[in-house]
Amino acid sequence: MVDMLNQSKNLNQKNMKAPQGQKGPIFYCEDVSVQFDEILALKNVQLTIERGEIIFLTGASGAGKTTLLKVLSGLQNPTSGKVIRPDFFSGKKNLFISNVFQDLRLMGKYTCEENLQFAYDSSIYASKAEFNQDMNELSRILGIKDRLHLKINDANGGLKQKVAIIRALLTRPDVLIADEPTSSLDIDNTRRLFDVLNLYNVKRGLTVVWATHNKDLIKSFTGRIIHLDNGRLVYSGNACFI
Ligand SMILES: Nc1ncnc2c1ncn2[C@@H]1O[C@H](COP(=O)(O)OP(=O)(O)OP(=O)(O)O)[C@@H](O)[C@H]1O
Repeated sequence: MVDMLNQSKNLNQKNMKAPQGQKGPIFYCEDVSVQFDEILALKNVQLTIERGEIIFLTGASGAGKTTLLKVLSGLQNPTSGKVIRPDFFSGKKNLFISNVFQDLRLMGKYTCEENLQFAYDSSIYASKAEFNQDMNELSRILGIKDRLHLKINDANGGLKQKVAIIRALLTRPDVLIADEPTSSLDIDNTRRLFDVLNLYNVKRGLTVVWATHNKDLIKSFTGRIIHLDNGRLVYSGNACFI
């Protein structure tokens, strides 16, 4: 995993591809609107996301980022329009989406390691040893191995965010949907985390949709940015044009 991480750091996002045989759209949003009482949180959003893409979702506070992430995850129904996830209907394999929302949904009375262990699924891993290897490797790469014994209630915001992301990756999802997952991390830690997501993108074809306000991260990103303004999707394209 470490060698792959080093390789992935040097990869240009434009050249990243999902593994062969795993291409094609993973989400279509057709004219999606979401209304909360008098607030129109999303307005006629048209969007296609391809399998294996890494996308940053940007926009001011209240622009509709969380609402769009929830719509993609199936946690929020559109008021009008529809979201199509072709893999749900392929009959071959269900699409597995893992979410990291701002509240992180960790269990405070349990340690960081215990929270990670809850991600173990014997139908995904050949053995518990293989799961533990992944858990230890991710914890080491993200610099939290010596703090795994801490209770979540005693952990700082950065540690909690790392645990939440590692837990999401340990479920080996097809798609990671993350809402401001690095708001408590400095730029070095944020880049390290981004390197790990690149690794999973290259290694497992992970699709990532990541809402962020982090301008430093966006500056060095050459993949696709989706920008929302007041519920409207106003830009979808290369970061350098925004
Ligand atoms: N459950 C809800 N009930 C009522 N209004 C809501 C609800 N969820 C979101 N909104 C409103 O919809 C709009 C978009 O909210 P959303 O949380 O999607 O924005 P955001 O871009 O994620 O903001 P932030 O960056 O602050 O998290 C806001 O005006 C918000 O107040």
